[in-house]
Amino acid sequence: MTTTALVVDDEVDLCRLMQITLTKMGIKSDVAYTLSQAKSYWQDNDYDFCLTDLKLPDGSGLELVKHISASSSKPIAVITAHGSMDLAIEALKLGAFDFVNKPLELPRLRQLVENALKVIQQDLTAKSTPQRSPEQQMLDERLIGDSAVMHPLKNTILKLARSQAPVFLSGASGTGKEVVARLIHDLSPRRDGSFVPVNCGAIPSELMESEFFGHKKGSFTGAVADKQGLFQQANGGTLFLDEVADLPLAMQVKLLRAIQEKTVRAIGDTKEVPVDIRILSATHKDLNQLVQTGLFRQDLYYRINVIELKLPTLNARRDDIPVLATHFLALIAEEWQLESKPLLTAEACLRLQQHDFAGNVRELRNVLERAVTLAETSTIDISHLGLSDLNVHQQAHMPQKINEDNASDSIENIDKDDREPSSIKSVSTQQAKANLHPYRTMTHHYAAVKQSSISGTISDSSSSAIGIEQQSVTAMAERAESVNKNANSDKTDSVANLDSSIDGNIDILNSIAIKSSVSGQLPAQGLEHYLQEQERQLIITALKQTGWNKTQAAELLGTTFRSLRYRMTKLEIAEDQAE
Ligand SMILES: Nc1ncnc2c1ncn2[C@@H]1O[C@H](COP(=O)(O)OP(=O)(O)OP(=O)(O)O)[C@@H](O)[C@H]1O
Repeated sequence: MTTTALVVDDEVDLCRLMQITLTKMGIKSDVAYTLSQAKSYWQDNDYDFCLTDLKLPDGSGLELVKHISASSSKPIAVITAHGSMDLAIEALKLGAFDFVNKPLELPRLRQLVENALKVIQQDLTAKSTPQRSPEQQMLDERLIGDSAVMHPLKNTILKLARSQAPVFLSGASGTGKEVVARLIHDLSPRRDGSFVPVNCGAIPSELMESEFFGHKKGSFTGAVADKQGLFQQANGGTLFLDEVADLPLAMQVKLLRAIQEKTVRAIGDTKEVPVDIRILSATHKDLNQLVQTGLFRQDLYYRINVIELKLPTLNARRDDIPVLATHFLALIAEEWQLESKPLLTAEACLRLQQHDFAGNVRELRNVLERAVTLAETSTIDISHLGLSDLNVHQQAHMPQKINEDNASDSIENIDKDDREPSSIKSVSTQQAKANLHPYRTMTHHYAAVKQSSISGTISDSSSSAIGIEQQSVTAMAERAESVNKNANSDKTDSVANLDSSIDGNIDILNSIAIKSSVSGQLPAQGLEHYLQEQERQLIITALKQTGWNKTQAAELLGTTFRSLRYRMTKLEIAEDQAE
């Protein structure tokens, strides 16, 4: 079946050029020169998509965007005069799926049309699929939740995936902003390109420009080879600017320019390179407030926040907790290679629904990981959750009814004895530690490994794997031990001791770096390489300490999960390095 398009512009030559381009791509097209003509052609014909100028003799192309988006889901793209970014943004907000600037650049036009063709193809597949479309299936499998707030959210995600508009994902930490960003990419016409997530808060400011835009060999000390930046890595795909609020102001200017011009210039390069990327961004901070206080540029905010998608907290969708819990328990069973899937008792499920999840879905997963670790069998009861007693206020907000499917699911395979206690008990740390069971087969127990001394681990992971001079390692171990001793005399909590010993080690590493430079012993491969090796070593140490649990390791290192994951990728620390 031939694809058909409506081209709307009052410039005859431009229409001709567009028609030739479309014909070469196998698309039949009609031309309308005015807004009223366009409306009437669209009414009388079944076009697959529309390409319209914004400035028409009898009105604005924005009106056509509104008209078409109100009655159909067919893609409509707009042509804007160079520099009229405000109108392009307005069109995207009204439902245009993309825009192209005048003077028309044919490669860009072809790219836009190709994206439109992918959206059309996706719609055809959806129509020919009797039940749920593949897109809907992917969404339901990866974004768990069926509560009232999730339905409109999922519909919006499906719509946004078709568009090329920049989307800003807001919402508290752990609500699933990255999950949604990945979905928008994987459901979009860009899905064959790369999804490149970048934690803006995790990149040292002096390396930011090189990370984003790349560098040429020799452009600065340490630039030993040409390096491609994140923008180029995301070319043809999606760049996800996570924790975008943490971008330093100087970098915000450079980023804005790259986003607007759709070109980047690597450090040390003389030429600009065009890039075709879609920008998604997220932060748990109040970006609007940061704009008010001058910490975030208004123009960049306006550019990345064309469409805002706010993710609900887990407390706002407690009905989803049973299904999320079932999902995570299945994941844990698979990842930890458990013999049988852990199941929640009905009481435990209810207790989870009453908990105040400040950390949202991520916290739920953590609670379940801990519970599976503590459980003696595959049955997870309230006592394994380690949640504190409910106060009167929380009890008053108990859900009336939990999802019955999940409740019955959760109580299968449970002995009578297991169901008996319905009173809510809190698990003290001591009790939790004593309650260890080898149910969790593939990983070390967190509470147990946390107590081991960091200095020993540093010694055994260092010289062979990391290649640090033995002298430094020994010095580090000795200093770490003394830091530990000092810390032990002040504090009794083992976690606090470990945290401080890690801080201590970071200090030690810094002081070693400073010392060696003061005494003239500079690292052979340069400071950057040296510091990266130290960073790598500390991360591996923390990961070992926690049985390669990234969330716990991030906690130990006093950083965020996201930042740790970013650093692991950057330093090429693979999961399979776990022994
Ligand atoms: N609806 C969901 N369905 C399945 N898993 C989810 C959902 N929401 C969040 N998760 C899981 O919760 C964890 C946190 O999600 P994610 O990293 O996307 O949150 P975030 O909002 O980006 O957090 P932060 O602001 O801290 O970066 C991940 O393990 C993710 O897979």
